[in-house]
Amino acid sequence: MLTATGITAGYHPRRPVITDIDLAVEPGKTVGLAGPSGSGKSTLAKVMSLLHKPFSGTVSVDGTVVSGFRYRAPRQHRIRIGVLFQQPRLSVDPRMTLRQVIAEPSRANGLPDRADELAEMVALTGDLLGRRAHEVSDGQLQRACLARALALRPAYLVCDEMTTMLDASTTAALVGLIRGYQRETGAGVLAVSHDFVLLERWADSVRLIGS
Ligand SMILES: Nc1ncnc2c1ncn2[C@@H]1O[C@H](COP(=O)(O)OP(=O)(O)OP(=O)(O)O)[C@@H](O)[C@H]1O
Repeated sequence: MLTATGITAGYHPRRPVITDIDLAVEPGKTVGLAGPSGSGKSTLAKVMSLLHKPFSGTVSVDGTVVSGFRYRAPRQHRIRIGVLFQQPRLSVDPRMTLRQVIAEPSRANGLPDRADELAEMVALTGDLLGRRAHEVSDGQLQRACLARALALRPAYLVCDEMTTMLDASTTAALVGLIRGYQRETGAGVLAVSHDFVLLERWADSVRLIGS
């Protein structure tokens, strides 16, 4: 289970954007996180991805409270959580080919290259793998980012508004791919979106914050 307990977080200690929030993501389940713009959904998602340090509260991964955030997050916890962001172009070096994007986590962790297998999993065909990020569509790049997020077989996947830039059919395809990964591995998913209709269809339960 990926658990947030009593999380108060934000960007200025005197003005937290979320206060005393509890949230748990069970293995195999999808929890939707909804709320108006500015309510702190992304902030909570970043805390639960260990990318942002809360002012107070704890995050636990499979029963162990994590001891640090960002570069202080222990590797064994960090690699259990895959993250997919809203704007793939901001999270990818445009000079990299999609193959390099997908291979990066394995390379950085000294593991065998699974780029072909991962590309197949997200339905990116051969010729696209050789193209650079600036030569593919947002949807194709987001598929590569999904493959990158799944490269180390995370037990949890945090998707922060991952479909905002995409059309309905690409959104449905990505959700289908994530469901397939969940069926195969029993991963838990935290899906952040301001699109309540999408979350009702996608998630097993939806948590509303800030309204
Ligand atoms: N890096 C940052 N530095 C300072 N303030 C920030 C930062 N990131 C977000 N904020 C502020 O924190 C508040 C919550 O932002 P957050 O992105 O978590 O909300 P959200 O619910 O995800 O919003 P949206 O649906 O618009 O993405 C907002 O007022 C935002 O302006």
